Amino acid sequence: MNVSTGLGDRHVTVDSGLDAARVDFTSIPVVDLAPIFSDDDAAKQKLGEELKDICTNVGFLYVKNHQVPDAVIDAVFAEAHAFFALPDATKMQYHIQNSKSLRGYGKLLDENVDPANRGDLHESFDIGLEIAEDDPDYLAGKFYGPNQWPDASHMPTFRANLVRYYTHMQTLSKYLFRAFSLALGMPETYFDGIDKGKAMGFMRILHYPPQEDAVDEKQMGIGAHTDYILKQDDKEALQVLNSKGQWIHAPPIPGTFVVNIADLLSRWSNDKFKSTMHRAINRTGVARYSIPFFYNVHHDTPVEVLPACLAPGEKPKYPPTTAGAYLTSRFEDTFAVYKQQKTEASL
Ligand SMILES: O=C(O)CCC(=O)C(=O)O
Ligand SMILES: [Fe+2]
Repeated sequence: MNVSTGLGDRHVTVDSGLDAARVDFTSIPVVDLAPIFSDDDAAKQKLGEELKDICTNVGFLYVKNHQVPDAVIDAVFAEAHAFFALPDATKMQYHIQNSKSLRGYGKLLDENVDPANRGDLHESFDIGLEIAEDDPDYLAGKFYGPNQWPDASHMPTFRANLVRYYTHMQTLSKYLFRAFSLALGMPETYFDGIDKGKAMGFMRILHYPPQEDAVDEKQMGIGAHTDYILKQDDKEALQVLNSKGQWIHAPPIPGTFVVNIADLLSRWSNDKFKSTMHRAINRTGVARYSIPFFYNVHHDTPVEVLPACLAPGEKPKYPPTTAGAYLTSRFEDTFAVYKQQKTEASL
């Protein structure tokens, strides 16, 4: 099949419909992040080498010893259960249609990450950095904005719990980027401060209703795409495409996050680091929840291939872009609501 991503069309061979190969899932490696939080330079270098190997060959990993307390994660899952159980009319008060930067509630099928599909079978609620209505970057149409928050009368702790998780993810991302810098042969702090305190990153809570009988290849929890740091609940649904074109299960492993290299690192590294295709299909018979976090940098950050990633004489595969231009093009492809808003704004 042909799969479109922000990196262009790719042809992938997928043999058996929606099934993922039952290969040993340890083929998606688990990495111990402890060294990057320590002062042990030798252990950090070793971690960088391990990551280099994984990023080059797999592009997908689990991380453990990430320093995010279980209580922070559990609180967000509890909020997700409560929020998605609200009446549809209440959730629709916070619909992404009300936001210029996709903050808020997305109902089933609002999103379609794989253009070959017919809409994704999940509900979502998205937040980003809290940016004021009169912020010049927001007024200039950059991917910033105020969040929409459910009324405290029905969701009293939602905001505080999501913001706390978001803050932990920003910190974890900073340390992950330190490890990725070492893996790319750059100084450890190369990416420090790249978001200039105004990161476009966002987090979501997702609810996948069970998808059993009427499962077809054009409709699933989330279609094939690339992008993060993901916390799954205990229900298996995530699948990852390996280099042989086989879908491999990525089951939940307690105490870990799933990390995908994502497209910007792939571009920075001239594709030496792989942004790996994945999808989710909930066939467990019960609801599944997950919490993706998409680290991002400042809207205006230039994104061009890092010199350290080019061999002598090697040409960059991608023209320079900015993080903002890249992100908004991805969202226009994925969210009909966003594309419509952008089209109306340019008329
Ligand atoms: O819920 C999952 O397991 C995958 C979510 C995902 O890939 C995404 O939100 O980009
Ligand atoms: Fe994803």
